Amino acid sequence: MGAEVVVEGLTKSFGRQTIWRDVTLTLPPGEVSVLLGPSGTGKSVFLKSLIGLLKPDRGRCVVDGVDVVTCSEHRLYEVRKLFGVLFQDGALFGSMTLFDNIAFPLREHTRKSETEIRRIVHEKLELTGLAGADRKLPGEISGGMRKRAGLARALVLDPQIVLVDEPDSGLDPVRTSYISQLFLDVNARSDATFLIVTHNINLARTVPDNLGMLFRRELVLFGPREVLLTSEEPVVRQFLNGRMDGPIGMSEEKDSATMAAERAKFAAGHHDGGVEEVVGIPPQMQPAPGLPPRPGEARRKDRVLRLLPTLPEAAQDGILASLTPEERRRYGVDRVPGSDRVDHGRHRVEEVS
Ligand SMILES: Nc1ncnc2c1ncn2[C@@H]1O[C@H](COP(=O)(O)OP(=O)(O)OP(=O)(O)O)[C@@H](O)[C@H]1O
Repeated sequence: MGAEVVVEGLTKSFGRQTIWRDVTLTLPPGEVSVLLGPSGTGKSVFLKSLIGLLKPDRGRCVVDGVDVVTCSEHRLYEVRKLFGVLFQDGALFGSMTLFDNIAFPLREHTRKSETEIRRIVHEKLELTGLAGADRKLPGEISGGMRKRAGLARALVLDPQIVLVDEPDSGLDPVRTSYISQLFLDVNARSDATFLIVTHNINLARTVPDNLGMLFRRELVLFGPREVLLTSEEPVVRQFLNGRMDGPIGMSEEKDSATMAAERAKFAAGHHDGGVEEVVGIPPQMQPAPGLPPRPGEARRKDRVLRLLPTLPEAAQDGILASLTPEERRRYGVDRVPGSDRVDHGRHRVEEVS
């Protein structure tokens, strides 16, 4: 099972610029989480803080029992081996073939023989659909292939935690779906904990178990996907719908006067950029046929059902609607008052699927 990451009261500034403060969240082991947020809200800084590449000013970030904020360099070096990181551009060495790029962490961090290294690299090339491309240089392949090569390299040490920074940047929507599928397939096979940072709404709605959002230097929300997807928070609605109408402006946020002036413009008929209202909870993507079910998904179901009474009503509806009749019996939710809400939720899920 992947490692748990517990973040408590994490705060990061550069000089006098606070990037985010008091961020508290837990990445449940083996589950897939997505962090959304407008450009510049510090999502990449957050990822770098989790692996100790940046030092937060305050708070804790406990990975497999070790606080990476305060631990020694030696401990940090060991903890980093638990992570596989897919950076935005794949971060491949331009002068090395894909084979050598993917072999790099094995040669750097293990004492494996070249025969063993060759076996592992070819396995990861196969997994990411790059079989036969091992002799190519990064400059000779497409952006999508570079991403997959970056993922192959991120997976080569069989990480317990996989961090992914904007997997969709530079990719068309179809390739973005393929790489999303790959994340879920890898998660099903490895049970690693995933955190994906993205702006891609399609990915955010269909891939993760948990969803969070950074805005105005704070974590607006983090929890089961159903909470954010049914949230009425203006910033969440605006972001999911890609509209200019709302608190997010050109340079992250607007003051109330600007917001009021813009609201009048949109009310008078000016196009706000949104096309249609994005509502409801679409079904979650599943591992490819033939792969085992995701253990993280099963654990999440137990976890979320325990949390159910503490969640907003709309999120409860969505969760209940996703259960089969057998699961409803098993979790005893037939006895939850307001069973009419269950039917309502089911109707909505079907509506958007
Ligand atoms: N090493 C650094 N030194 C100083 N400021 C930095 C450093 N790294 C990031 N920043 C600042 O932190 C802020 C957040 O940057 P970050 O790249 O994390 O945002 P992001 O949410 O990932 O944005 P995007 O979605 O556009 O990639 C920016 O204002 C950036 O200039």
